[in-house]
Order: sequence, then structure tokens, then C-alpha cells
Amino acid sequence: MTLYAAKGVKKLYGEPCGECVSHTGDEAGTNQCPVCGSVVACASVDLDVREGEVLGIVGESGSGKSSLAEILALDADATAGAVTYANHDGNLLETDYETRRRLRDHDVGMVHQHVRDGLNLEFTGGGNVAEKLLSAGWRNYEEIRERVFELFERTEIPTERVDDPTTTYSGGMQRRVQIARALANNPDVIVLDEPTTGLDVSVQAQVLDTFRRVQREKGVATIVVSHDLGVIRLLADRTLVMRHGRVVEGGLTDRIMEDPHHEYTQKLINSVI
Ligand SMILES: Nc1ncnc2c1ncn2[C@@H]1O[C@H](COP(=O)(O)OP(=O)(O)OP(=O)(O)O)[C@@H](O)[C@H]1O
Repeated sequence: MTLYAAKGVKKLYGEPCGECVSHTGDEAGTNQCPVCGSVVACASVDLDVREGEVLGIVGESGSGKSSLAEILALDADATAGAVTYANHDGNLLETDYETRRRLRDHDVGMVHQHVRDGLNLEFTGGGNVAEKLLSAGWRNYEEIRERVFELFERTEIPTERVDDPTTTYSGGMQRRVQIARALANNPDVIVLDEPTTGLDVSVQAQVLDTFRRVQREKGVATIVVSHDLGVIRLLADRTLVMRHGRVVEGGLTDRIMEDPHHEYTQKLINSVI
């Protein structure tokens, strides 16, 4: 059953002239409207993710992945379109500020590409996770502390570092704190934006392994966005390929990797073989 979906999601930057979508895209070879200069980050994106499933979105830099991820995580507005969630009526993009905040606190977690967007570096690592619990209504100090320790253990962050400032954590640990934060209130859906950016290769693998284990244990539906086919191959059951703000191909990840249909996907795969 579909848990979370996007329908006709459109995101334009600039002052659109009304013809931007028809002047851009795969055939035009650009996402920038030649008439008015607006950028079509997402043209009309449809996707769905089922309970426990991992959906990958892959594409080169500028293809619209982060814009889409932020909209799906209810962190940014779309120009048009709908995001739906099986446990909530209507279009989530049309909900009021409070409802959106509640959904972000309880139902939809996000791991941002850049640490500064996902964490308050002036807080301790534990404080960053506790903040998420507090905003979801947790009030008892002992219970919060216990939950933070549990999340640190689950995401393999040394618990003796819980009260250290987040600035003193390694890049891999900071990413783990973001994952712990995103998981804090047992969301149904997590959006991961470029989960390995800025990490050493060996650390990348460890962080992805941790995420994959936790994701499977909890069965949390995940949308993972990356330019890195290795990340997508490791995590995603199904994959969508984006280019110039459009989904140009979609299917089971194994099929996409072994038998890519679209010329662009073929190039993307050949470039890493
Ligand atoms: N705030 C903004 N104002 C104007 N244009 C923007 C803005 N944010 C993104 N864009 C443009 O929208 C397009 C899609 O950007 P987006 O960051 O969503 O792509 P991406 O696939 O995530 O790329 P990357 O991996 O480099 O982050 C790009 O052409 C980008 O320059």
C-alpha cells in the first residue's frame, strides 16, 4: 500500500513566464527557461513509496533532487502539486504551519545534505536529539535522556560523547546525530538528502550500513536522494532517475543498474563502471 506520494510536484525558481515547462526538459537539454531565465527544478514529479520501502532518486547535480527532497520533507513549498500521506487527509503542502510542524516532528524525518541545515552545532550531540523529542512534546528529563542514549546506541555514536558540543564530532558522527534525530519520534517516512556528502569513503560505508540496519529494523519508508549510484544501489529497492527536473526513468534498482532504458541512465551507469 502506498504510504507517501507526490503528484504533479512542480518547483520553479525565478519569475516564470508561463512557458517555462514547455521550453525546458530532456529534449531541450536544460532546466532554465530561455525566455525568462527561470529554473524548472521539478516539472511535474510523481512518485510513491510503500511502507518499509526505500525509494532512490538519482541524478546529476542540478537535476532537482534537493528541491524535491525538501518539498517531500515538508521543508519547502512547491509551486504546484500535492504530497499525500496515508495517515493524513488531503494535500500536505496545503496544511497550515502548525500541522506541517507536527507532521515534521512525528511522521516525516529528514537528514539534510549539509550539517548546518540539520543540526544546531552550538548544542551538544545529545541536545540536538533531545530538541527533536522536546518539540514532539516529551517533557520528562529522565525519559528524554534514556531515549537519547538509546538512539545514540542504535546509530552507533559513542554514548560517552553525548554531552560534547556537536562541533567536536567527526563528520560521520554528525551525520549519525542527524539520523538519530530523524528517527527520534519513530516517523513513518524519512527523507535522506545526499547522506554521504563530505564523508570519507570508509566512513560513508559505515554510515550507510548503520542506516540500512536501522531502516530495516524499523521498517521505515525512506526516500533517498543522491548523485552517487553506489548509495542508491546499496539502499534503494526502487529508483527514479531525474534529469532537468523530470523523472526520465523508474523501476527496480537492480533492473535500472543492469538494463537501463534511457540514454541518460546508460551514461550515468557507464560513467561509474
Ligand atoms: N534558491 C534557488 N534559487 C534559484 N535557483 C535554485 C535555487 N535552488 C536551486 N536552484 C536551481 O534549481 C535547480 C535544481 O537544484 P537542486 O539543488 O534541487 O538540484 P540537485 O539535483 O539537488 O543538485 P545538487 O546535487 O547539486 O544539490 C538547479 O539548476 C539549481 O541551480
